[in-house]
Amino acid sequence: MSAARPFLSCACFFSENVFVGRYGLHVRYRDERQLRRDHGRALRERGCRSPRDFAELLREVTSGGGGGGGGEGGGSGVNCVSMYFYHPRCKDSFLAPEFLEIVRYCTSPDAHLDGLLRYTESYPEKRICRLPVFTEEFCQAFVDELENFEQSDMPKGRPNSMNNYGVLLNELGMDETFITPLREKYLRPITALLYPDLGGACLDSHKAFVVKYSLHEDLDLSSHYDNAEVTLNVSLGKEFTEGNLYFGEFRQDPNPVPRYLEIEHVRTQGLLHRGGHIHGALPIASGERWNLIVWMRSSAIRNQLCPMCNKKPELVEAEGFGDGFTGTLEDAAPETVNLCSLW
Ligand SMILES: O=C(O)CCC(=O)C(=O)O
Ligand SMILES: [Fe+2]
Repeated sequence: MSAARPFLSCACFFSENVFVGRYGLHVRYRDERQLRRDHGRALRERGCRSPRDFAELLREVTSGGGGGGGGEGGGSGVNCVSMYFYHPRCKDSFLAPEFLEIVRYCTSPDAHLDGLLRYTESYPEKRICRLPVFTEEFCQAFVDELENFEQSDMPKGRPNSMNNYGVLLNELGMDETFITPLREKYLRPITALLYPDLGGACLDSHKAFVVKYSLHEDLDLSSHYDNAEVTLNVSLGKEFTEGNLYFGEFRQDPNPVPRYLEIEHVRTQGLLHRGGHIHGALPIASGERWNLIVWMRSSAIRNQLCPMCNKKPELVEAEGFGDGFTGTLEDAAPETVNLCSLW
């Protein structure tokens, strides 16, 4: 990330797509009247009936931290997983050899989509792709480290507005050492072929976190779309049963064909999908499920239209990568991008 080109957020973060955990519902909030008018019925059906229920709801909605964003914290330093990235002998060793083979193919001069799809398991009608990403040893080391962090008394933010348990990786200082190189050097050649229409060749920022599900914590995740152009979701283990990921329709599809698809998580493997694809996670039945989620953003795409409010972004200052917008605060500069997609 260059200091000369700070990343920004869209003001809609505070008013659009605010997730109300207790009723499992995303709402838009301008003022109380609009909230009652637009969501009164859905809220009543979910049990928000008394004036006290409504007052508590209002408190939740106006307390900030809405949207798909979630708070971004500061870095807190040293971690052993970084050893994997710094140590000259360990270069690339955290990545599955099959993943490196795919990256090699995608960076070759004649690479094309069909060639890439031959290396991966894909669901072409949904434009979802499964691929091996990490080694077993790395997944184990990563989860161990996250557990150490979880048990420490270091300050922690929630991974996003929907998941209550997990870790924001920038809080561990892992953006620079781990996720940025992973996105720029390894993932971008792949996403350039898979999602050219979504800025797959110019994913220039991200929000990365690990989500955790267990029987006494979050069991599942409601249906939603991500604040991302492209999402990578890698299963890190540990041991669990059930907890499949499911997909419905694509948010921006003008003629949506509601075809439900359920996909199993396999430790060390990742799923690449469009951020705007509506999805959720089914409850686990036993064990603990940890997944690395990387919401990858293309400023060239989102500067034109904020994916959360579907309007030209109203830019506001932000920390770190913000929500991946760039430009001046008065105006989000439009950029051009190759909009042709082959699947
Ligand atoms: O738990 C999962 O596999 C999905 C998580 C997810 O969709 C998200 O955090 O955006
Ligand atoms: Fe998601």
